[in-house]
Amino acid sequence: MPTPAIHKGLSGVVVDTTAVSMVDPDTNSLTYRGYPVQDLAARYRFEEVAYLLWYGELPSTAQLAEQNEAERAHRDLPAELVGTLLGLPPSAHPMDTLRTAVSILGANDPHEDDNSEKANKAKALRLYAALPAVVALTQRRRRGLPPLTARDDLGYAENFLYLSFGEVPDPVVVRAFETSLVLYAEHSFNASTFTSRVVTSTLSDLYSAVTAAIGALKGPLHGGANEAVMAMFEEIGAASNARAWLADALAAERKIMGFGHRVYKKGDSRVPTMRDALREVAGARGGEGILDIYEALARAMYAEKGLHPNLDYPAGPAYHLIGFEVPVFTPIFVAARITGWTAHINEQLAANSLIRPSSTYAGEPRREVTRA
Ligand SMILES: CC(=O)SCCNC(=O)CCNC(=O)[C@H](O)C(C)(C)COP(=O)(O)OP(=O)(O)OC[C@H]1O[C@@H](n2cnc3c(N)ncnc32)[C@H](O)[C@@H]1OP(=O)(O)O
Ligand SMILES: O=C([O-])CC(=O)C(=O)O
Repeated sequence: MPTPAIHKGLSGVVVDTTAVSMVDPDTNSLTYRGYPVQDLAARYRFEEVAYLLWYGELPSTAQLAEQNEAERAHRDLPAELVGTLLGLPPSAHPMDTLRTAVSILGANDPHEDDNSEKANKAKALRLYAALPAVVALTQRRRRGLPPLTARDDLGYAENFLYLSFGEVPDPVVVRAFETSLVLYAEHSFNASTFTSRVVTSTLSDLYSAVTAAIGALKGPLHGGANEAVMAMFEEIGAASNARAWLADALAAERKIMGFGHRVYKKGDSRVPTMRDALREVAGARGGEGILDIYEALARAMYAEKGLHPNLDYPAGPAYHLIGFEVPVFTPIFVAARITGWTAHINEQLAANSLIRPSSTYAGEPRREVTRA
C-alpha cells in the first residue's frame, strides 16, 4: 500500500471554506468580510469591526448603538469572578488568568450548552465586553493596584485603556491601540482559530472552544510572540547591538521572535499599518530608541535570512510604549481575536463536520502481550 503524503503542521492543506476573512499572501492582502483591513483600521472603530465579523456587514447607526449598549452592560466582572481571579497566585501568567476567567464565565452561564447562532452571538458579545476588565485586572495587579469600574461614557478602546491605567491617554495613543485591536481581530485558519473550530466541531460549547483557543494563542510561535519580541528588544538594548545580537542568536539556532509567517512569505499585510501606529506612539512617548532597535533588527534579519516581520513585531513594542506590562500583551491579542474566533465558531456550527484527520502509524509493529 503506498504511504500517504504527510502534511506536517497541515501546511498548505485546505480544510474548509470561510467567509470571515481572506489572507492573500501573493498580493499581501487581508480582508475581513471583503473589506481591506487597512481601510477598516483607518476609518472604523473596533466595535464596528466586531459587528462586521459577527454579522457579515458593517453596522447601521442603530445596530451599532444597540451593540454598544449591550457591551457597556457587560463590561464589569461579577464580584465573585474578581475574587477568584485575585485569588490566583500572583505568578500566574495573565493568559492563564484569562483562560480561567473564560472558563468560569462559561460555568456560570445557564445557556452554556445552547449552541444556537443567537445564543452564541450573545455569549460572544459578553466575552468581548468582559475581557478588557480581565486584562486590566491582571495589568493593575502586577503593579499592586486594585481593579477599576468601567466607564459607560467611553468607547471600547478608551475604556480598555482607562481600566488598565486609570486615565484615558491622548488620542494618538488610543488610536494606535485601537488599530492594533482591528489588525489582531481576525486571520483565517491560524492555529488558535483552527483550535476553536476543532473543539466546536465536536459540538462542545463556545466557552470550551475559546479556552482552548487561548491555550493555542499563548505559545511563542503564535500570539505569545508579541511578548517574546519585547524580551528580545530588552536583550538587544540598543540599535547598535542589533547585528551582533542577531548573528549570535542565529548561530545558536534561536528562532527570532516576530519574524516569519506560515502564510505570508513576502511580508505580513498588517505590518505597515501597525508600524505606522508604533511610530505614532513612539513619537508621543519618547520611544525613539525602541524604534531604532525595531528598524535595525528588521534590516539585519532581512539581510541575514530574507525574513520579514509579522504583526507581533510592531505590536509588542507599541504595547510597551503605551504602558502595558509585557505579560499582558498576548491577553490583549485575545481581547481582539475573541471577535474572529467567535465568528468562526458560528461558521463552523452552520456547516459542521467533525474535524478528525488521519495519521500514518510509525510505532512498534503488532506484537503479542506475554502475560498469560
Ligand atoms: C500573530 C502570529 O501568530 S504571527 C507568528 C508569530 N510567531 C513568531 O513570530 C515566532 C517566530 N517565527 C517562527 O517560528 C516561524 O516563522 C513560524 C512558526 C511563524 C512559521 O513557521 P513555518 O511556516 O513553519 O516556517 P518554517 O519554520 O518552515 O521556516 C522556514 C525557514 O525559515 C526559518 N525561520 C522561519 N522563521 C524564523 C525565525 N523567526 N527565526 C529564525 N528562523 C526562522 C526556519 O528555521 C526555516 O529554516 P530552514 O528551512 O533552514 O529549516
Ligand atoms: O495566521 C497565522 O498563522 C498567525 C497570524 O498571523 C494570526 O493569527 O494573526
